[in-house]
Amino acid sequence: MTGEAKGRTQPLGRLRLGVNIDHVATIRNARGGRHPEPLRAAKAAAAAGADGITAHLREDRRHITDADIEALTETLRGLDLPLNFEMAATEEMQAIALRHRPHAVCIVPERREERTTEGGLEVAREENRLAHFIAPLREAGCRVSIFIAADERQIEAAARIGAPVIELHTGAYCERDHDGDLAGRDAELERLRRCAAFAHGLGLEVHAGHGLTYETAGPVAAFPEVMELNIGHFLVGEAIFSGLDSAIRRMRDVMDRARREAFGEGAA
Ligand SMILES: CC(=O)[C@@H](O)[C@H](O)COP(=O)(O)O
Ligand SMILES: NCC(=O)COP(=O)(O)O
Repeated sequence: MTGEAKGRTQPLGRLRLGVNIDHVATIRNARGGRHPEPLRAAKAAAAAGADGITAHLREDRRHITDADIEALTETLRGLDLPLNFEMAATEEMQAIALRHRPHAVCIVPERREERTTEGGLEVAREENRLAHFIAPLREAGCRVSIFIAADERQIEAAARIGAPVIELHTGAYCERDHDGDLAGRDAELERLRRCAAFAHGLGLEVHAGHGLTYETAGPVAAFPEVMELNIGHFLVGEAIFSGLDSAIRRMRDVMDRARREAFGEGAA
């Protein structure tokens, strides 16, 4: 489907790649040592062309730790590389974010028993609390995004609480691709496409992420409204075989090729 078919002839701008380094920390923590170091991965990602670094400080610190956030905050500013700090909507995380004042914060749901981020934030269920929660983060100059499922009701709620950005959870789309459920995959992709356009129509900046691979990132990159993809687990896995630099550069090429095919040579 070309940009014309979506009602837009051109994408909104250059599509950014945020590299999530959570699972570099997963490998490090497996032995309780200091190798591999997430900060080193962030620097390598920057050298490979990443537009930003994403790190999720979970309440249980299963991967990224407070010390990682400390080191990333200090170093990335010097590299002029934005840090997208993913966090749950808790007082503890709000205090940490206000202390570090990262370029961006992304509010994500968390359950200690989950293996990975399973769903999107239920914004519609707690609008008043979340509106008050994000206000000081925005006043501190952080770009606030809300990690939500592709659901118009959640998108409208995110706009109502004053979030300027949403990040669409691409996990359901990616899982169906992984499972070979191509009809289900295509239905989830259409849902994502519809929600990206809907969110843009409400004035929200649109990001997407979770589970994206070389195969699944391209169709999402072709959505004209999407401005940023956050990708981590797959890139860290691929780095085992081809190296982190190569994996990031290949993902960047996948994204740029998808944009060129959708919108013409000048679109990447
Ligand atoms: C919010 C999101 O989709 C990712 O940042 C994800 O949280 C990666 O970390 P986990 O694999 O621990 O969920
Ligand atoms: N918010 C999504 C993200 O940061 C990366 O998710 P994943 O690629 O590690 O699944």
